Amino acid sequence: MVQVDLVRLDPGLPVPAQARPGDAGMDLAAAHDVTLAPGERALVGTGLALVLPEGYAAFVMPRSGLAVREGIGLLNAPGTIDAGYRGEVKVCLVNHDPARTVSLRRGDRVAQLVVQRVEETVFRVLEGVDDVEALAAHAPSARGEGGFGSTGVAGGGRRTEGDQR
Ligand SMILES: O=c1ccn([C@H]2C[C@H](O)[C@@H](COP(=O)(O)OP(=O)(O)OP(=O)(O)O)O2)c(=O)[nH]1
Ligand SMILES: [Mg+2]
Repeated sequence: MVQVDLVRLDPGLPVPAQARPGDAGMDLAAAHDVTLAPGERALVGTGLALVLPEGYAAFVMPRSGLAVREGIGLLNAPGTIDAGYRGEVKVCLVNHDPARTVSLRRGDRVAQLVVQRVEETVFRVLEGVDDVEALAAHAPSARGEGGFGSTGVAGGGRRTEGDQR
């Protein structure tokens, strides 16, 4: 359990809360009405500012119901809230529906916030390792350089020898 200090910039909006015990996401409400034509995006406030502890970040995630029912997502999903950010948490909503204009009201739950521990990372340049073949030899792995569909793109996974599909 981690405690996150929070300022309600707009006391008319609820403090984010889990919809059900154990949920990872805390729903975020829109601070104002917004109407999005097909393909349109808008930056919408949530009325919240946070003090995340060092070593944590928060991620603004889409809500699946809004995506399935209305075609509304987040353009930069997941949005990253840095521990040191003291501004208002905002969401960049986008209407992916090809035909329908969508109207959202102040107070609608438009996204969800997931707080996570993140490792502070330092990069160390590998001297004498100049290309990906050399890297694969330096740090062998089952995947190697395979990516971007190397295991197949459909049909439930990688084909093995003798597989007749
Ligand atoms: O969905 C989002 C994404 C970001 N932010 C805020 C918090 C975050 O700490 C800051 C910067 O976000 P990011 O690093 O994604 O944006 P950038 O384009 O790299 O801006 P910057 O140069 O300020 O880092 O903006 C939000 O409120 N909502
Ligand atoms: Mg940044």
